[in-house]
Amino acid sequence: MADAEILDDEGGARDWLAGAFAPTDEQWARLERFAAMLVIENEQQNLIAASTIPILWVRHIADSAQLLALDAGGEGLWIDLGSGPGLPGLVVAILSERPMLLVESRKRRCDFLRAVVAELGLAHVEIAEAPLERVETRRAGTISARAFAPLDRLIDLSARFSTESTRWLLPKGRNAVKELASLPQTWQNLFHVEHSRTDTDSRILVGQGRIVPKKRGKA
Ligand SMILES: C[S@@+](CC[C@H](N)C(=O)[O-])C[C@H]1O[C@@H](n2cnc3c(N)ncnc32)[C@H](O)[C@@H]1O
Repeated sequence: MADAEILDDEGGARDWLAGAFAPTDEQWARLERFAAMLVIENEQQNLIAASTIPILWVRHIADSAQLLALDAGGEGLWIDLGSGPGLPGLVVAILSERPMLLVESRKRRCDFLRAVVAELGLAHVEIAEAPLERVETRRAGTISARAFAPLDRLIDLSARFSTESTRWLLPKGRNAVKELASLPQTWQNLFHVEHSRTDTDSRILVGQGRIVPKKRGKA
């Protein structure tokens, strides 16, 4: 995706979504409702930076949906780590039928996730209200995580959910390449770097494969 056009306005984001996913009327309505609920709830708890509300479709909706576009042919359970208000997990769940597990440790954020899931009727979404460290191990078809944790910690915490066919979709902003270079070589080898469609300088680490967690309790 090296030459992907950068989405820099709300109309462009919607046009890209239309071209990439051809959402049904129901999916558009769900995206609109989710966006509205996000803005309303942001008055009660800090879910997204206020400065991003005028560019919500670029910064959050398209930014999340681009991960689904990078997962063509993906199947099985999608696990979104540190989902917060459902970014990217709920956007993906609106645009696809993939079973989705949102992992989020904060109760208030989970209350919001449950409210959106109920209102939009997203029966294929589960919410794990717990620290990831306490979530039972399941086989992930895809693992996503946006602004969740430093890369080595993120991978170490989530490795037990991975199999040979697990896809990793990790938006990592401007330090993506540097963070990737700091990983053990065997982990690095599973990944390549894609350009973000929503920020010129941001990158997404895209990988496939099983990662063996680091051993614990040894010096
Ligand atoms: C910076 S926010 C990002 C939220 C969302 N992914 C986004 O991009 O807007 C990180 C989220 O991860 C959650 N979180 C942090 N550590 C966690 C853990 N160990 N297990 C589950 N959730 C965690 C936080 O509660 C928070 O909602």
